[in-house]
Amino acid sequence: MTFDPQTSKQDQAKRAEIAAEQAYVSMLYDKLDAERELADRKFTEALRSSAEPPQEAAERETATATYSDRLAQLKSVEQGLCFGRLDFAEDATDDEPTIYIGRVGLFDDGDDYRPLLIDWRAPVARPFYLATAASPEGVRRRRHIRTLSRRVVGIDDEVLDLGAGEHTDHLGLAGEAALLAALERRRTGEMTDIVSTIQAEQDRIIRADMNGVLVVQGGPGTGKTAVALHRAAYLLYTYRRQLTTRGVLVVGPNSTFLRYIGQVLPSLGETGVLLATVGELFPGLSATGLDTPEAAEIKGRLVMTEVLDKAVRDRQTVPEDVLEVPVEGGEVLVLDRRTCERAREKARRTLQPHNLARRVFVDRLLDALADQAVRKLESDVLDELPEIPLTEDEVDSGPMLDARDHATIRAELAEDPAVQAALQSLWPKLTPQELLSDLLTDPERLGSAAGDVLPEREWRALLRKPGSLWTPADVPLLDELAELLGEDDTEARARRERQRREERAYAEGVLHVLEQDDEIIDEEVIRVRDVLDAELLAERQEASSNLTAAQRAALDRSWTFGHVIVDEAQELSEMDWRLLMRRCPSRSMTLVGDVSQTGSAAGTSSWDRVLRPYVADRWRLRELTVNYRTPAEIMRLASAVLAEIDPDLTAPRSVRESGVEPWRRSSSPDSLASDVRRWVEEELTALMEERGGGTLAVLCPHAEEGRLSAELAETQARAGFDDTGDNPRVSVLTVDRAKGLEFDAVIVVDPEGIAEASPRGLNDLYVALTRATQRLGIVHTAPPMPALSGEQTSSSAAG
Ligand SMILES: Nc1ncnc2c1ncn2[C@@H]1O[C@H](COP(=O)(O)OP(=O)(O)OP(=O)(O)O)[C@@H](O)[C@H]1O
Repeated sequence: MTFDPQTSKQDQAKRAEIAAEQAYVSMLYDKLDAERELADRKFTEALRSSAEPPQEAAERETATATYSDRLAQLKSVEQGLCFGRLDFAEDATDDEPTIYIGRVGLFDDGDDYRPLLIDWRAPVARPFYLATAASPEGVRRRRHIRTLSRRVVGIDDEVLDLGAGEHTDHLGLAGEAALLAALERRRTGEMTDIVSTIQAEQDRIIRADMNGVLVVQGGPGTGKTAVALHRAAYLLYTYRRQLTTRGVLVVGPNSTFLRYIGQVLPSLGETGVLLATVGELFPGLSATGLDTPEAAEIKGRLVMTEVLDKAVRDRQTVPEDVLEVPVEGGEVLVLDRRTCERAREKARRTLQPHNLARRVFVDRLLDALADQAVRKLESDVLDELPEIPLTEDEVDSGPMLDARDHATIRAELAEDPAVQAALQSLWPKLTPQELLSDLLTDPERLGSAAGDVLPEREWRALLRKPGSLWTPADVPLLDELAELLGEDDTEARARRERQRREERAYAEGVLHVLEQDDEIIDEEVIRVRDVLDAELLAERQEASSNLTAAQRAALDRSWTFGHVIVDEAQELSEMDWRLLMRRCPSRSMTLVGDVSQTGSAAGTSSWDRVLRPYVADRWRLRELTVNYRTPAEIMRLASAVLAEIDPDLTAPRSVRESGVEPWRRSSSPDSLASDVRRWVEEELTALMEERGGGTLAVLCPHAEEGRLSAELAETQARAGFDDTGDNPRVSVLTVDRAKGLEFDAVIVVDPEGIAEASPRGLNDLYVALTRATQRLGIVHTAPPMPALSGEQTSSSAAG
C-alpha cells in the first residue's frame, strides 16, 4: 500500500472537523438534558401545586399540559438532534454567519437567547433544503452531520459557489451523499423521517400555504407519504395556535399502513395528530368486516346518498286506512291516513333531519289524538247526563273541558305505551346503525330505496345476513345517515344543562369561600368576583379537560379539523370524500396520491372529478418527480407495466441504481408454494450477505395468500419473526395491504393473476413491482404478459 500524503492530510483535516462538530453537538445534548430537567421539574411542580384558588387550578392544568408536551417533545428528538450546519457567505447575513439545524430549537438563555440550534421548520433553516450552487441563497457551505446516538460519525460538505456546479447532479439533489446513505439504509418495517435530507421539490410542498386544497401527485417512491407527514409537522409548528385547538387529521388506507408511518410524527416531536382510516371515523364503531369488491364499489358511489335519503323517507309511513290505538282505560283512538299524511307533510316541510322533524310529526298526531279523546270524553259524559233543554235566556256554555284539561289529556297520551308504539311505527326514532342494518338485510326495504337508481343485480349485491360485521365502506354511509337522521338531543341537552347548573352551583360555593378569604385579608384589594364569575369558572373547568384536540376529535363524529391530510388519496370513494369534506369545512387540506396506483374499484383516476363537487377548480396541483425508493433496474420493468396502463404516463426517475437486476422464474401451480419458499430463503441469504438482514415481502393474488402464508410460516418462525409481529422479516401480503409500504426485497407471485384479478389489476401490479428498495423477483405461473416478457431481466431457469 502506498502512502499518499495528500489523502492523509485530508483525513486529518476531516478528523479535526468531526472533533470540532462533536464538541458543538455535545454542548447541544448538554443543553437538551438541561431543558429536559427544567421541563420535568416544572411539570412535577405544576402537578404537585395544590389547586386552592380555582383560577390557579385552571392555570395549573394548562401548565401541566404545556410541560408534559414539552417534555415529550424533548424526549423524542434524542436521535439525530442536530443534523445540519449552514455557513453563510460573509456579506450574506447580518446575523450569525453559521447556524446549526436540528429537530428542535435550542437557545442560550445566558446570552440573550442566542439560537444554538434552529428548528428545521423555522424560515431561517430553509436554505438548508433549497440552496443550490446555481442559487445559493447566501449559503457558502452546507454540511450534513451524521450522528449515532450522541456521537458524530461523519460529515458531508457541499460548497455552494458558482464554480461548484458539479456538486449537484442532473436531478438537482441537495446533500447527495447524505441522501444516498439514507436511501441505502436497511428497512426495519417502520417508516423513518427524512428531516435531514428533504429535497427542494419536497420542501416547497411541505411549506406551502395552509389554506385551500393542495394535491400532491407523484409516482411510487417519490416521498409523498414522507412529505405529507413532514407537512403536518411543519403546519403544527407554523400555525400552532390554530391547529392545537382544531387538530390535524392524517388519513391512511389501512391499519398496517398507519402502523408503518406511526413513528414519524413522534420522531419529529409532534404527537397531537389523529391518524385514522376512513373506516375509523365513526366513533364507537369498529369496521372489521369485509365487503366483496363489487359491494364496496357500489357503496362508494355518490348515488348512495339518494338511496339513503329514500330509505329514510320510507321509514316515515302512514297507515293504509286507519291505525287503531288502544289507549289505557279501554278506549280505542284512531289515526286515519289523512291526518297522518298532513302531519308527515308538515314535519317534512321543516327540512330538518328525520329525528328532529319527528317532534313536529308527533306534536301533530298528539294534538289529533287529544282532540279525539276530549271529544269522546265529552260525548260520554253528555250521553250519561239527562238532556235538560236550555231556557230562553240561557246560552250554550261551550265545551265542558277547558285548555288545561286538554293539555293534561295530551300529556297523558304522550306517555301512553300504545300511543308511543303507534308513533314509533309511523315515524320511528332511528340510529344510523339501525337504519343501515335494516336496509342491507331486507330485500324489500333495499329494493324500495335503491330500485329507482340501481339495477336490481347491483342492489342485490349489497344484501347481507343480519348480524354481519360493519365494513369500512359502511362508515361513510353511516356518516351520511347520521346527517340525514340527526340526533334528537333533547335529553342530552337537558343532561348537560343539569350538569352545568351543578358546576355553576359548585363554582358559586368556591367563590363564596374565596370572598370570605378576601375580606379577611384586605378589603381594598380587587375582589375575586371582580375578575372571575361563577359562569366563567364553570366554563374553565369544562374546557380544561386534559384531552388533546386529536383525542377529543376521535370521540366526536361532528368534529371539524383545522387541517386534513389524506395519503393514498386516489383510493377514496366518492362517499369517503363526502365524509372527509364534512370533517373539514374550511377545506384546508393536503391530498397526496398517485392516480396510476389506484387499486380500489371505488377509487379515482382523476383529481378533478373528485374535487370539483367541493371546490370547483380551486385546488392546486404539485408534482413530485424523483423516485427515492425503487432502484433504476426495477423501475425499468415497472415502467413497462405503467406504459400498458397508459402510454402517456411517465414513471418517476430513480435516484439510484442498486446493481442488482430483477429476476424472473416460472413455477407450476402444484409446486408454487415450495418453489416460493425456496426462493424466499435464497433471497434472505442474499439480504444477509449484502446487507446483514432486512425485510422481505411476498406479494400475491388473494387466492394464493393463505397457501403461501402457511408454507412460509416455518421460514418466518425460523427467522425469529412471525407475520403478526410489528416488524416482520418476511410478510405475505396481497397488494392492497402492501400499498404505501416498502421492503428491502420483494417477490411478486403470479403477476398475471394480479393484473387480471380486477379492472384495476394492472395498477395493482405496478404498485407491487415498486415496493422494493433493493431486490425484486417475479414468479410466473402462467405465460408472462408482454410487459414482463421483455429482455431486461436475467431470467433464471425455470424453478
Ligand atoms: N428526501 C428524502 N430523503 C431520504 N429519504 C427519502 C426522501 N424522500 C423520500 N425518501 C424515502 O423514499 C421512500 C419512499 O417514500 P414514500 O413512501 O414517502 O413515497 P411515496 O411517494 O408515498 O410512495 P408510494 O406512492 O409508492 O407509496 C421512503 O423510504 C422515504 O423515506
